Amino acid sequence: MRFTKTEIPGVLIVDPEPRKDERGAFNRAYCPDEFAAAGIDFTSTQINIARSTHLHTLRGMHHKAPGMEEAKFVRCTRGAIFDVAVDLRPDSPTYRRWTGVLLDHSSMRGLFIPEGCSHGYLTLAPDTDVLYQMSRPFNPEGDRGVRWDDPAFGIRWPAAPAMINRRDATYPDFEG
Ligand SMILES: Cc1cn([C@H]2C[C@H](O)[C@@H](COP(=O)(O)OP(=O)(O)O[C@H]3O[C@@H](C)C(=O)[C@@H](O)[C@H]3O)O2)c(=O)[nH]c1=O
Repeated sequence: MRFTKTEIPGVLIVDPEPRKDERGAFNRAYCPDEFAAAGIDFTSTQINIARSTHLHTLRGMHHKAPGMEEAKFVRCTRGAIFDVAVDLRPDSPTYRRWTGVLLDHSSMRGLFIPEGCSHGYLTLAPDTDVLYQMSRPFNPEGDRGVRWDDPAFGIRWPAAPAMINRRDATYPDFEG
């Protein structure tokens, strides 16, 4: 696995290193030893798969309440997404800045998002599957969110959402 830094400290692009032969290719989807060797403190617990039916479905931006933060490792296993992390760590040099990465099933590229960042994505194809590993089991009590179009962040999405749920569309303006 190859780890590449983004402009947000701790948000990393993770590319597979395929071993190709006449049958196709073999890739590691996740390896705790390689994560540890790259200096990433991440142990996977729950693994989720979200299926989005419609083109330009937006999910996010989601994070957890202070003290309940979680890290996640995201991959698109069918279709394509524009995957976004917003830095909500007040002591970070990139506080309130965002980064966006194209993830699709053919590249098998992943994005690692550390604790303290908000995460969301826009699907770029119908019938898109997103598989992500979490550092903590599901606990909805800590759920928090910021709005995809909040001017505090100015995220440049490749398209406006055609499908978004009420919760995600109505988070109040960020105050931080
Ligand atoms: C996230 C999650 C949801 N659920 C349930 C709750 C609800 O009934 C249904 C759908 O949940 P949500 O609407 O929160 O799903 P979704 O909007 O897809 O939530 C996800 O969005 C992306 C952007 C993330 O970063 C994830 O961490 C997660 O917050 O699934 C679980 O049972 N376990 C889980 O781990």
